[in-house]
Amino acid sequence: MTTLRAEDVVIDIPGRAPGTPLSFSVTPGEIWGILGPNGAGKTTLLHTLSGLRPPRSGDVHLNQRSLTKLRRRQIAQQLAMVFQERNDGFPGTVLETVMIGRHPFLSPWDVETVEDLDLAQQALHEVELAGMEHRLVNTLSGGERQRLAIATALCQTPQVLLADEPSNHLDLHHQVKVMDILRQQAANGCAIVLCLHDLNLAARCCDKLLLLYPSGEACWGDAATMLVPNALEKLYNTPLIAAEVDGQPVFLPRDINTLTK
Ligand SMILES: Nc1ncnc2c1ncn2[C@@H]1O[C@H](COP(=O)(O)OP(=O)(O)OP(=O)(O)O)[C@@H](O)[C@H]1O
Repeated sequence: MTTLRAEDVVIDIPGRAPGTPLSFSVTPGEIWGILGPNGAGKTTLLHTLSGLRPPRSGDVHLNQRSLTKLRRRQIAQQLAMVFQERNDGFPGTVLETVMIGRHPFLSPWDVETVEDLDLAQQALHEVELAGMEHRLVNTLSGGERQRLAIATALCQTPQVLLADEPSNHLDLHHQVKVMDILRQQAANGCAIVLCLHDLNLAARCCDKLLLLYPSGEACWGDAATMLVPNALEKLYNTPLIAAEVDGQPVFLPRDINTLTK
């Protein structure tokens, strides 16, 4: 079981004041959501938490060890990342791509074992891509490509899973499916951090939320205490309608209603 800990982290966005230093722990079984408008720094924060980008100041720890003291391979044996953008310049097949999740566990000249293949097929099955193993990645639809990225992260059997807008390109069925998969991962002890634009998914899926403002200010805490309409309206600079459906908070932008009248 691995805990991801940010200690006084200031993300490095050129030209921006430091804002609020971020100190929090994502413990096994927790799902954190990062909310904020375009350009607030959500992706930069996620990349900083994964060690792909150094913080301006502060430190990130996996359990008790600073990411700066770990080799990339050691990090990848514990932490998986689903990127917002992906580069398929030299596209492989679906199976070759999902198998990338096993690379941190293989030596350079090792070939994948039957167990690796089983993990890959299980991950493809979970995201409903079974049967597409031999398709070239550049023939997939946007939603299929997104599900393959999630399957690749699952195939990595991560203790910590970071995902940048995991519901991107997904239809409603697959949004629910992916959120169920993430909840199941959390139930199995994974520590999860998601960047999300969908407040309603955040309300249903996340235990903790971090609100990141373009100024660099931030606040975080239990999801129920962070989903306050006033705070969210300030965050997105947009008036909201808040309601409760089936005991869950639901948010809609108020301006859409104004336009239809
Ligand atoms: N290398 C860079 N040089 C200058 N500015 C950068 C650089 N990288 C990122 N930025 C800026 O940092 C800010 C934060 O970017 P980031 O991608 O983290 O935002 P985000 O909250 O994920 O946005 P979105 O919701 O649009 O995905 C943006 O204004 C971006 O233009």
